[in-house]
Amino acid sequence: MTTSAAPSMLDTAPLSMSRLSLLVDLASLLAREVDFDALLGTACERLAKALRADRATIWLVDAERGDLVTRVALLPELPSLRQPLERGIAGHVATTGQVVRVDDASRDPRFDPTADRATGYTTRSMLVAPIREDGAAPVRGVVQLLNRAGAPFDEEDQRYLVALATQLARALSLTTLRAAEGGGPGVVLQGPFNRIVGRSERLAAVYEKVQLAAQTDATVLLRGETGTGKSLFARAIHVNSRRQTRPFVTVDCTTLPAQLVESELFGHERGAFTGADRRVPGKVELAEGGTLFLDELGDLPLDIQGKLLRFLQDRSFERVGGRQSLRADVRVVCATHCDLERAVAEGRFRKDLYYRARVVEIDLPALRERGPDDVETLARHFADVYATRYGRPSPGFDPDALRHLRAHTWPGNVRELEHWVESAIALAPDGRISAGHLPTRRGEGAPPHAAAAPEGDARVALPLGLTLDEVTRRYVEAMVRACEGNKTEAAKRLGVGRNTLSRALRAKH
Ligand SMILES: Nc1ncnc2c1ncn2[C@@H]1O[C@H](COP(=O)(O)OP(=O)(O)OP(=O)(O)O)[C@@H](O)[C@H]1O
Repeated sequence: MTTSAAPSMLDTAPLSMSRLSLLVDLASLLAREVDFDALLGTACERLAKALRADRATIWLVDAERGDLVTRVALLPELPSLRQPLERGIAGHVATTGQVVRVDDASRDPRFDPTADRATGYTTRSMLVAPIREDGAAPVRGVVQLLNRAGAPFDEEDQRYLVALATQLARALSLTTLRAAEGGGPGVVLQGPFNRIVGRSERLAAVYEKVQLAAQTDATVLLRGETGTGKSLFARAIHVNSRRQTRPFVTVDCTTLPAQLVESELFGHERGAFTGADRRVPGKVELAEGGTLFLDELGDLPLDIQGKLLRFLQDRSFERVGGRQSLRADVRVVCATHCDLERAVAEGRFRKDLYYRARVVEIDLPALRERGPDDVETLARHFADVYATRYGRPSPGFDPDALRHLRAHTWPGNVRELEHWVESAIALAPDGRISAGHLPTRRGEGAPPHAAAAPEGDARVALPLGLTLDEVTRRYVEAMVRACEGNKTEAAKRLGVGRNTLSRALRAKH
């Protein structure tokens, strides 16, 4: 939370001077690329002073969790606050994008007294503005002023705050971009991209496309090997778009049996098939106003491809067993790991759907193409994440561990790296990761923690003469058995996603 108390003495300088100096200050702070928290802190402090408010607070939208969170805790009473997006006047401003000016909060039904109760503070007048670059841009957060000295906030205060909130929104976008490029101070709490790590050139090109695509409703096709972050970027597109406060709904085309895909996507009417005892809405309906993420598009059965094409063309569809043509306002993002051109050439994928899906095409680089520096940055990032999660001290890597990480070729990409680091953190109580905590390369013996692995000493006997698909299938089956049928665990131990695992299990005999 960035909350600031105004100076106790009434500001004697003309209001317009301090207002002007605040804008100038903000501009120069931005130019100097200061720490984002410092920027918000200063903005709050000066804002409170310029508008004679007793308090100023900045809330940011955490689109992934669907709530509002305060940025830096300067308020002495509370460390930080998080609240549902729809609660209170701040929530109202965040969801509607409208400025709210209130003379007496206790008489406004939208006012939520929870924070006042917790702090013993009494809110009277309020002025709350959305942080957004313009009327069409997504709301990034809200800036809230409380208890103006002398009289409630007026029209001029409101105009001024709106102008300032626009500047803050620009600062937020800029800082986000810098953080995404790895050049910034690692900022933007829950903001777009703050969970995406990597500063290689290959990734910078991806960030740029994601940013641009997010500003439109164009259908996006994300391509990349397993574990390269397709789901992560799909979500990044959603949380950076104007649809960010609406649902993000995923349909996994691989894990669904073919006969269920259609009803999963478009829903079904009562009596559509045996067991359909009630009408069930499909994922397109559930995603209304938001984004539908179609994972592993290449696995969509051919007979459903035509229906998806129609939906992409005019957003219309029918429920299974229904005759009524329905519509949904949904943005579609697709992902695939497979070679769609080949699938088209082999008649497994409709050419027209292929062109419809790839209006914007984003290729995610394999981790080995991103270079060892990105590997190291990601490793440090995951080490911090898992050290916090497992209550380990501040983590670090020995030089031999780093060498090992930097030299590996990462067939399972970022997911594989994440699992390696998670496991190393679990095995290193002092947070110090050495090469001994990492899996050894194939042929160099078992990883140090293999003894604790569920499969113990299990072996798979594979006769020569099998196809590679068959070898993979048998190996994966053995791992699933060793994990007592737990496919998520098996996928994790194999360093692949569940999708890849399901595909391997379905490989032809
Ligand atoms: N650049 C990144 N920064 C931080 N984490 C990342 C990055 N890329 C991927 N990850 C993490 O790696 C894991 C795998 O990513 P994700 O599930 O998005 O991959 P995917 O390409 O969709 O995989 P699959 O095709 O197997 O479904 C996730 O935990 C994700 O958060």
